[in-house]
Amino acid sequence: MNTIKLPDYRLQSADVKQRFDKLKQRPIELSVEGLGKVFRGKKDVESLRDINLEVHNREFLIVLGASGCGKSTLMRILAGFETPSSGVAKLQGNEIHGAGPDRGMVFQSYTLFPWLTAKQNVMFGLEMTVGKGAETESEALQWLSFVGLERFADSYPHQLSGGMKQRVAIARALANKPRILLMDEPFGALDAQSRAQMQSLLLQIWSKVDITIIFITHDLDEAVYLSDRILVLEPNPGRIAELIENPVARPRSLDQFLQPEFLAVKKRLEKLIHPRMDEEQAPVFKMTKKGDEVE
Ligand SMILES: Nc1ncnc2c1ncn2[C@@H]1O[C@H](COP(=O)(O)OP(=O)(O)OP(=O)(O)O)[C@@H](O)[C@H]1O
Repeated sequence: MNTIKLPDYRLQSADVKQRFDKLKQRPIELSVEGLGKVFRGKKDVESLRDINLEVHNREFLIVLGASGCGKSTLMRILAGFETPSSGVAKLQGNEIHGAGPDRGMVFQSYTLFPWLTAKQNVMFGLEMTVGKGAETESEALQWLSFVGLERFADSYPHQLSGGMKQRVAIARALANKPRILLMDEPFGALDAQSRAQMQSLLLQIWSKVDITIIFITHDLDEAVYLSDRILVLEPNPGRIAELIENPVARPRSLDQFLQPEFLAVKKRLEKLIHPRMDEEQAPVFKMTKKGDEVE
């Protein structure tokens, strides 16, 4: 069988190298130093070990890894919902202690208040930081129009599709003008078409707002399509396996999915996340009868 020879994902053209040199010269928005997390219990679980990372201003960082490698634990520490067992996480040089308006969050499960309209959901956060009033309402409407949902301002979450709910969640998170958007599998529950639309919309939003994004996904195409860099974690305990500088050019488009650079990064991710099971170790249960025409 003929297979296409892909370029080495580590070989950077002068353009790509320049792009990442520039990225790394930008101010550091978030830093993680020697971060570890052990959940104490009957049996201790070491969820993260010695994570070191610097995320730069306006970077789009994807976090990827097999189930249980500590992606959500890392995100919860950055959000301030968990405290690390060792090491430190800093936002603009200040140690993270608890949640704060400098971090916006969007999760996979729709977290809108079902008894509030789309507009009221966006206003909710604003009322806590800015206060109630006509200004708050007009600002909420601006954010809804920014994500293309002005017409649905008075709709309740149950009247919106999954993609629309996530657009409201993004508008609500951005309305508080955070420094960082933390997204934990935000499109994981969407059908393939809505997911693709949301990915493109997120890239458009990111190009217009001064925001750094940290985004967890299991989807390799999504990782390559969205990222500047991809942090790959490995499990037991959760450690950094590799930090990949994505060579695929920006602006991104769906045509790039079949480009050699795109496929090369995807192939590398596949290798890191699903190491080929040694055939001898692979469990084989024969469920067919003798004479069945199966391979
Ligand atoms: N509150 C907790 N108490 C005990 N163990 C926990 C807790 N939260 C997470 N863990 C354990 O820490 C490890 C990492 O979990 P985490 O949810 O961060 O992984 P993940 O990479 O996000 O997984 P998935 O992709 O399945 O969501 C797992 O072994 C998990 O069981």
